Amino acid sequence: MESLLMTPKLSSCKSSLNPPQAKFNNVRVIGQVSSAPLWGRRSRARCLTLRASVSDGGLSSSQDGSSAVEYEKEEKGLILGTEKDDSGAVIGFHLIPPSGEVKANQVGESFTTASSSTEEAEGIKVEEKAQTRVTYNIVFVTAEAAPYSKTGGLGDVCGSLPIALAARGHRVMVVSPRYQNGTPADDKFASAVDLDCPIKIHCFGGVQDVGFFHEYRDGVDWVFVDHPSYHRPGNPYGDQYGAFGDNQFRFALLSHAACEAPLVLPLGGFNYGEKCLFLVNDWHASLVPVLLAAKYRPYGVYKDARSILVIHNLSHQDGAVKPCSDWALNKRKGVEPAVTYKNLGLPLEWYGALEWVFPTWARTHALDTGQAVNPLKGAIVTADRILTVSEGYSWEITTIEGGYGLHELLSSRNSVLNGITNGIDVAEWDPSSDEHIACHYSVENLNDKVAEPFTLRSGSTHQHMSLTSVVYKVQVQCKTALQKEFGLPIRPECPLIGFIGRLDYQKGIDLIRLAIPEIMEDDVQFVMLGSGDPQFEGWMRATELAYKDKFRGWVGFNVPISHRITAGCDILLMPSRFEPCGLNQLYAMRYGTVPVVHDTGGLRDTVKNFNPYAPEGSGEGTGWTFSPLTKESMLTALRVAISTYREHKCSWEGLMKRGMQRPCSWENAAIQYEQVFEWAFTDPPYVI
Ligand SMILES: Nc1ncnc2c1ncn2[C@@H]1O[C@H](COP(=O)(O)OP(=O)(O)O[C@H]2O[C@H](CO)[C@@H](O)[C@H](O)[C@H]2O)[C@@H](O)[C@H]1O
Repeated sequence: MESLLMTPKLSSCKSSLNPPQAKFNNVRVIGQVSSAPLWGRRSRARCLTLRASVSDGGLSSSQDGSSAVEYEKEEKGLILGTEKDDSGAVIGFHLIPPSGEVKANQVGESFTTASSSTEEAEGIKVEEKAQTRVTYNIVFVTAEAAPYSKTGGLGDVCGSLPIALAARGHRVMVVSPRYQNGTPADDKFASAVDLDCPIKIHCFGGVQDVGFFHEYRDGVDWVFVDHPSYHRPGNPYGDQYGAFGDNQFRFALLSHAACEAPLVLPLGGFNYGEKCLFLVNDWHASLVPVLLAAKYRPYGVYKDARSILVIHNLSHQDGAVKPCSDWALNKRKGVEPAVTYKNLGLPLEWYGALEWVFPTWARTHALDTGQAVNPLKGAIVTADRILTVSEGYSWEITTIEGGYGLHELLSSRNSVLNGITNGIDVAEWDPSSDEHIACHYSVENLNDKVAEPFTLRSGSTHQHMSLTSVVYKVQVQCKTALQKEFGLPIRPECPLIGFIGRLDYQKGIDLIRLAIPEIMEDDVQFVMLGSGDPQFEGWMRATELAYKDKFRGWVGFNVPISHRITAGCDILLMPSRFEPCGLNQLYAMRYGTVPVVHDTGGLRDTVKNFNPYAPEGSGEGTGWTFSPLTKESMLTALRVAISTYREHKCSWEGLMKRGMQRPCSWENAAIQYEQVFEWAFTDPPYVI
């Protein structure tokens, strides 16, 4: 394991294990800094969100749960934090962020507090909007960006967050490959024009000619790296025969090209220049911070640049289910034999930064030394800061269970590791205007319908509505249209459960398979959309035959159908084994579809468990979270959800409404990203 931590220069390089010094110059400590972590990462009650303005150093905070940290700005601009317990008593003072102990940029539910004005509901204070902010030249580097390319959540995020940041005044470029697979999907790149600015990249024992295409849309420079290796049938990572054998080459090329783009591309007449901020996403882009440190900075280039590694899914770099040095398994995860290091276009002395040694038990045979190169590991040791897509996941990856062998390394960088919960594209995912769904509705429609007569069951703490009322009407057209499309009996009153996602280990598909016979005993319908592991695809087809009137499985990747399932179902099931953030539960809540999810990672951070005993019988929460990850526990949660749907209509409507009103725009997240950008530039580059 020691070798994981070895990297050249690290001993001599300046570490940012402490918070940004400039911020601390303005901070006066009053009282004693609490030695215990102020935010128990396991406890949502102690989770807190901190937002800070760049311009004046002012901090504003909001709290979630019983523990609070308050910030006061004194006349001289000094800032201090006090922590209070449930009763409001002060139990400690501390700095934000306290050295190495506390996440200064926590993402909790504090942004989600419902309020009357739209702006407040979005968690953005008017005063904050009025402030002048520092803007940055931002370069996203990613293997996919919707709508141009998408196989999952990475594409969604890199298609939306750049637009949100551009809207906040930043200059934003997204660099991703120009995939051409010979299908109509190629047309998505049709508006991108050839910049006629070819470059030569030295790697893999030769010189590669690479071109750039460009489209300026929604305030963002979408830059597509063009090379023959991106032109082939299949998705960005593979085809029906598995992962492409040259993925290491294809994404090394992307990283090299992305480093050149700000220097050579005259976008809008001016290049981005050296003082830019690279946001590198997952392993595919992970060579970027290493290249900045090893290839550029020794020659005085990019001395003022910074890089932030954004981890969407740590398991994609490793053997995931079965960590082992089986190269066929690891190809699509970026981990390749050590001998390939020489191909990457990096100085030999930087080998240690990428060096990865599989533990003995994970090696395939006695002579296997387990030596490999792992770009994601390289980014973890060289990036200026590290972000994950939810706060819960930022803790999970520092544990042995969630770290996939990188937990010690990630823990060693804990002081620069933060989590920011993803937002969603609220224009694309809007039930009041979604072009893919049968009828349009919104929370306002629901309010109108609430005006209809409803009955209260005497002696009950819950309000119960007549069966002819709200719930069956809302979404009912979407629901019956979905039943029709999938060939299910059209039964508006029957609970309809949905699943959307990759059919693999992460998504807990094996648990659904295990539980289906018992789920099908109930009077429910179940629809699934997904592709991935062929054994699960086959299982979906077989299950459809076994439960003709109750179960439908759509094998494939189909965005319009994913919208229709999201709108038409009553319940969305997500038994993910781990989930860095998860987007489908966010889409579901926005569409009034109630999520039932495993209590993990971003699912835990975003779905609030239903509490029917909330004050005044009003109920609270937006869905159900279950734990542990067992069939029994999942079935229990599902059954409670189903019976609530059937018997407690008013509670159900409350769940729908709270989910639909939950703030989820990217602007919320963008504000928190800006805080991390500020911290990244406050310290010198991590590896000079
Ligand atoms: N068969 C199908 N047809 C149509 N659409 C389909 C589909 N299968 C999946 N999708 C869509 O792909 C996206 C999947 O996003 P997720 O966040 O659930 O998972 P993913 O694991 O890919 O992303 C990783 O990155 C994201 C982004 O950071 C994290 O939220 C997540 O936890 C992490 O695992 C959603 O937009 C979903 O609707």
